[in-house]
Amino acid sequence: MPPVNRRNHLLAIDQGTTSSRAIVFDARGAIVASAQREFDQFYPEEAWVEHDANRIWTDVLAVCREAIDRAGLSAADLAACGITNQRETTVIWDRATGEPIHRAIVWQDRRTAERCRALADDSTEAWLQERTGLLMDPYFSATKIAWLLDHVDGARARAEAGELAFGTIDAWLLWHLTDGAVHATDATNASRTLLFNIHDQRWDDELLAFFDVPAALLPEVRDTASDFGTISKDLLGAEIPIAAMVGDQQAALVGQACFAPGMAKSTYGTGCFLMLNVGETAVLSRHRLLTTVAYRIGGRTTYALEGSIFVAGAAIQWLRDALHLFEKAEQTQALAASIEHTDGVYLVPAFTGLGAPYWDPAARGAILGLTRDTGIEQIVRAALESTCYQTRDLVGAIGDDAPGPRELRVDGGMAANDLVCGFLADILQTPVERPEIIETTALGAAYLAGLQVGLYESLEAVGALWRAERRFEVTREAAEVDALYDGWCRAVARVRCAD
Ligand SMILES: Nc1ncnc2c1ncn2[C@@H]1O[C@H](COP(=O)(O)OP(=O)(O)O)[C@@H](O)[C@H]1O
Ligand SMILES: O=P(O)(O)OC[C@H](O)CO
Repeated sequence: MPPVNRRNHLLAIDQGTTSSRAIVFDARGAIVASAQREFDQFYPEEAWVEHDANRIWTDVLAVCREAIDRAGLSAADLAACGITNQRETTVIWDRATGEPIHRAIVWQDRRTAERCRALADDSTEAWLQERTGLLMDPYFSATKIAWLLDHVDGARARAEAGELAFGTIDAWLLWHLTDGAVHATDATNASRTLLFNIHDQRWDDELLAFFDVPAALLPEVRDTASDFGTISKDLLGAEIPIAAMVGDQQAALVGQACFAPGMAKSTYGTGCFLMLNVGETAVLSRHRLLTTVAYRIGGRTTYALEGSIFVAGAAIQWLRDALHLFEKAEQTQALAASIEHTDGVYLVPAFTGLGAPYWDPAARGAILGLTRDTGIEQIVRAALESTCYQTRDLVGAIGDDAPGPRELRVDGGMAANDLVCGFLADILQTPVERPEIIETTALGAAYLAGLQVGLYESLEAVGALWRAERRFEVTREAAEVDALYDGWCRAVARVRCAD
């Protein structure tokens, strides 16, 4: 056997909403070792969500050390590091001390909903969509930044004087990993702020003025795969080049090797994020889906359309934790497979309203079509199927904006469920592929870092590494699944509040 080239390993930092992880990959994209830490969520008021940015930083450092240790490697063996992160979450810190001025405001936080309503009208929404690809919504960073500047004593004056720095989590980690030497972000993360013009790829002065955000706060925006500096020697024992930063859903698109227009991935965790590569021209949605930067490499930008479902795996958690129908999420597959169909039962998991393409925040969930024969199996199956029906809603909306996918690559915890993947293929009338490496987010960050330092020649070379663990073919006729989907549409109509 040829000797293992120790210098060919890659470190991926995957900083998510509930946990921070580090994974060491070999050059073929196989996992060598990993480490993970969960951290506290803070809910200071109804619909507010905060994170302790310092805790995120110390956890990230700890999991990097653990993962490298478990891999039996030292930092000197790592060719590069890639960072992927929960997007939109907003941190502002003091440039002199590196201390945050407040806890991070998380992407889920709705405290600026009123502010967004006050700023929004039809022409503003159209203007924002045209420049940023996004919608006026508290989800994105701009109104979170303004909130911090207006609610932390003296922050606005200090920001204008250049004393403070803003970053999404990627930039916050980069600052600390480089000992305060680099204040930068990448184009995917910048494209989630509402301050970034996705066409000319720069911070937009008119957007900054509109949201009242001083330019002095902002990081430099670099390519997704580029030189972001090096991890300071003091931290891990040797310098490691930081060669990629990328938002987590975009990282999954890369980890799933969706590099050609028309390729799509869907990540099924608590919620679901579907992303379609649309190529090098931004496509604006007619269904209020998001247009976002998929990646920027060598100065060339690839765009994506993105749609999200608020509740996917969360419906399974609800059946488990609130209704106590089973103990483990994995049991749902056997329960659902023990019957052929739900007998007309539909579960619409609109616990927090309906997202794309309905956009009905006041809608609430329902289980419809109950009879005396309905049991746990029908309800569980209906919950699993609801994720597939919602995906068809999204694919239908996306298909109206751009050519839809010929197959769908899936990942995330719920994609482990064969029944979900099979039903999804039938409902979409499109084959569904599940990859061998399910950690697509971290893998995408590692691939981009490897590309930047020359471990891979091109995206095509990365694409050649992608392998399906299983492909789910379409097994039912369109007419049969259309009838099922019609039933779903009627169920959704019953719970909707908005027209
Ligand atoms: N075999 C399964 N069948 C159905 N749902 C599952 C299965 N395994 C996990 N889940 C669901 O997937 C979610 C966890 O996926 P994960 O990707 O870890 O989510 P997140 O990153 O959002 O925390 C949970 O909501 C869980 O209920
Ligand atoms: O951390 P996750 O996986 O829940 O992803 C969060 C998204 O990036 C929010 O836009």
